[in-house]
Amino acid sequence: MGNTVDADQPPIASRLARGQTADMDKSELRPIVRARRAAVPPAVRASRDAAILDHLGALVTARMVVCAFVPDDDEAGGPEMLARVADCGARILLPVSPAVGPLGWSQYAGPADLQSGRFGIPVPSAPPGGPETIAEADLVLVPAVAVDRRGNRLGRGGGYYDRSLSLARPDARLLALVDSENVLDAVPTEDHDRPVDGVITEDGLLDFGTWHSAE
Ligand SMILES: Nc1nc2c(c(=O)[nH]1)N(C=O)[C@@H](CNc1ccc(C(=O)N[C@@H](CCC(=O)O)C(=O)O)cc1)CN2
Ligand SMILES: Nc1ncnc2c1ncn2[C@@H]1O[C@H](COP(=O)(O)OP(=O)(O)OP(=O)(O)O)[C@@H](O)[C@H]1O
Repeated sequence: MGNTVDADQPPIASRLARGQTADMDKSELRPIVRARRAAVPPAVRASRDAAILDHLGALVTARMVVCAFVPDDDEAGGPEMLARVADCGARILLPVSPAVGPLGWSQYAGPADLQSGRFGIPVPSAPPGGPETIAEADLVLVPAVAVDRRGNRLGRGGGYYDRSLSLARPDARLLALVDSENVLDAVPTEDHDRPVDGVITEDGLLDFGTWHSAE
């Protein structure tokens, strides 16, 4: 029941602190982790984002097609993320959310070309390619609220990436971006979740060893 307090369960915040998060509902965990990120002072956030972008920049090459996203204030990576990936010379695809189902993808053509899309998320002006466009990607940067040490990810709750990542090539590298404090021991999973191959935090790349390039 929504408002019933279960005497056997410690409060959510202390379960989070103790890593007892595997059996929590995603909808229970999501707002707590998001509030924690929102409480980080802007200057600290900016320095974490700068470190994350340095680690990301070291991985991206001009030959890559990168599925990226436009981070908002709540999300690791920060406002310079697309510029950094573009500076590496990669071709960038951005997600376009339909009402339901997998994401469409449009090519990024610079900040001036972005317009407000569903949920107020910026999208390129060109009409998106279909969900299968994600198969062009060598690297998929996946937004996440939290990730666990097996690569399970907690997103914003639209189920968009869950439905989209199954269409990525098997040799595409899937990397989430989160602050290190949001790498948890466990996040709740469902059968349809495709784990990421690694996570970039301000401390560097945490690689789960699951990615195998086609070369
Ligand atoms: N920057 C960014 N772009 C992205 C995503 C993302 O997570 N980050 N997406 C990743 O999929 C897609 C958009 N997904 C979204 C999913 C849910 C909500 C949303 O408004 N959720 C409600 C809470 C829903 C719930 O808790 O049940 C909210 O935030 O109030 C917004 C966008 C595509 N683009
Ligand atoms: N492939 C799928 N097939 C059917 N239902 C799905 C699929 N993926 C997700 N869902 C459903 O969509 C809803 C949201 O999923 P979930 O909470 O995992 O989203 P999320 O991964 O946090 O969000 P996002 O991927 O948008 O960042 C859930 O009810 C989930 O069961």
